[in-house]
Amino acid sequence: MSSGIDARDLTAWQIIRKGVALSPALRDGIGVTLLLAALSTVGSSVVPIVIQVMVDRGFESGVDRSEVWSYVAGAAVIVGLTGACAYATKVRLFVASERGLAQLRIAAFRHVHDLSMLTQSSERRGSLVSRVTSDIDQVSLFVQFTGMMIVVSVGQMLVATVIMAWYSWQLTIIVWVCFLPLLWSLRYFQPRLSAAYDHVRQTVGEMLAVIAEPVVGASVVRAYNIERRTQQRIDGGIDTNLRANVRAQRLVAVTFAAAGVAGGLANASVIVVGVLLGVAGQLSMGTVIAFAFLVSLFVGPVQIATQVLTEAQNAIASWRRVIDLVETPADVVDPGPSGATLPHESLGATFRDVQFGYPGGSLVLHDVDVSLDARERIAVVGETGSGKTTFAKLLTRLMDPTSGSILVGGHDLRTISFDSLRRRVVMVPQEGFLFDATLAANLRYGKRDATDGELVEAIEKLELRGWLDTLPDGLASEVGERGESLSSGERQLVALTRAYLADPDLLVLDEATSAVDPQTEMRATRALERLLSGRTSVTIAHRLSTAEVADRILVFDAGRIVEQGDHASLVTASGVYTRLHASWVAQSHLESAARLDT
Ligand SMILES: Nc1ncnc2c1ncn2[C@@H]1O[C@H](COP(=O)(O)OP(=O)(O)OP(=O)(O)O)[C@@H](O)[C@H]1O
Repeated sequence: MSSGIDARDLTAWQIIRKGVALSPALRDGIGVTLLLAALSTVGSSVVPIVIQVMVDRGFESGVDRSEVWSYVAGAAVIVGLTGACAYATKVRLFVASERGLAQLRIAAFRHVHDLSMLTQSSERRGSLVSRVTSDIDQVSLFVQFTGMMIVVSVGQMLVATVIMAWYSWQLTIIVWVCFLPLLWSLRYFQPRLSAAYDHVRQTVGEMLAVIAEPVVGASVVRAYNIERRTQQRIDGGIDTNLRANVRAQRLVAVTFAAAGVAGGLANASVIVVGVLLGVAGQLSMGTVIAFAFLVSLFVGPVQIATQVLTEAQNAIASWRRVIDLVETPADVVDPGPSGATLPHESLGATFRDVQFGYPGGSLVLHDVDVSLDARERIAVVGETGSGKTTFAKLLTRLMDPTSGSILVGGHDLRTISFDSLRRRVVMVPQEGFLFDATLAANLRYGKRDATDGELVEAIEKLELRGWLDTLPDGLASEVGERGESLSSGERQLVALTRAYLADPDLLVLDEATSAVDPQTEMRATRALERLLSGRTSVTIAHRLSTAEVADRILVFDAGRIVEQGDHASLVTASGVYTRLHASWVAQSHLESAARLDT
């Protein structure tokens, strides 16, 4: 991520340690789990030992049926206990990993919300989503399966080695000699696999981003007939991911095949040398047969370990990306409960020498030095790109100034707890986001515990009862995904009612620009009037009428406040506002002429 601590520089081991520290539940009862895993590993070597003992006793002193049965019964009990240990290991691992990864998911999701608008827009959202979903799933697979397979496999290899060495050190050396080139070659393959899987995880994030974008912007894609171009981008994303996967899997296949070759070689060598040693009287027949089983007890885990070791690279790449996300410092930090709280009274605000630049860009706000009085109605105007929205985002602390400070109610914004700030200072965006739920549920985003009675009362206070009565199911009307069952004007009415329910003391509004029918326009104007009454308000004004009724107008030009005053004084000052006003007037004449024509 752009501003994160670079987790890319950490080794796999450091990533695992950091990952476990972020999910402490992973460690819960790990001692017992490892003990159970060790018991099941040791238990699995009992069968070759029983075979060796029974074969040798049979050849030495004939078959004693009752002894055979007691061995078989003993082996069956041990195999049963081994199975029970393996089951308990799996369940304990599953529970601990689910708990641990739930902690990681919560930390990652919370952190995505803590990251300021800046980080979120510089990092595409699809990619963020992939970190908290598919990347964590990969880690989950590793913790539940791959990681334990590696531990169990290495354990089995060691147990098999000890038993083999106990039977015959010569054959044990032969087995290891067959595998040493493979283990040595892993030093060559591991860094390449790690890089290949890092690339795979990155392409998954990019693929999700290009797929998610046109889904969210489906209407634009259709309206501008850019389906084919969009499809090409999606195909490109999928293709890049496919190629990255194929490349990584080729490397996996090489290591897997090499382990198979080494296994075959070890088996053949053990049989040949074992028979020669047996003929020379140095090994019993039972030992040679038991060795054949022990070699497979050794080869199986080696093959599994080399394969899961490569899968582990995929998981480590994912873990690295999640850690990178969680450790990205939030640049807009909530001072938390120890922060200042704002009183429930009309609030003033002061900008002191504020400058602001987006990351990597030059300053877009310069020397903003202005005080807004309590209960004052401010209109912010200016050409497009002059810095109005940036000013509003700073006032609501969606971002912090690059230099200078902003005070609300006498407190520096950075010292006010988010909980208090979000209650007392509310921003109403141009297009309020509506969730796919009922009108009532959407309004309750303004006041969580509001009763239906309170919702209706708020609607009536804003003189919107007439509108509510036109909806088929009143408060229970479904608004559709993103509110698409409502007109854009109606969505504005919902946004205004929501803000009224929140009952803030400082309201920052980005006035809607979309044209709505005259009746909804009238309703919105009346509702806005009620909403603003008695509160401090800052409105990014796109309409002449809004600027005309404001107590004060701030005129922005190229990131500076170049004029301020009321409409009457500014309109005759022959400055930026006079020009803006003239173009507004011309535009509204054109609009009324067009309306008359239709
Ligand atoms: N997320 C961003 N990253 C980089 N630059 C940005 C970003 N948002 C805005 N800008 C730049 O900052 C400057 C001020 O933008 P801002 O959105 O504040 O203007 P505005 O007056 O609100 O414009 P409009 O009326 O079109 O909304 C512009 O030059 C714009 O290109």
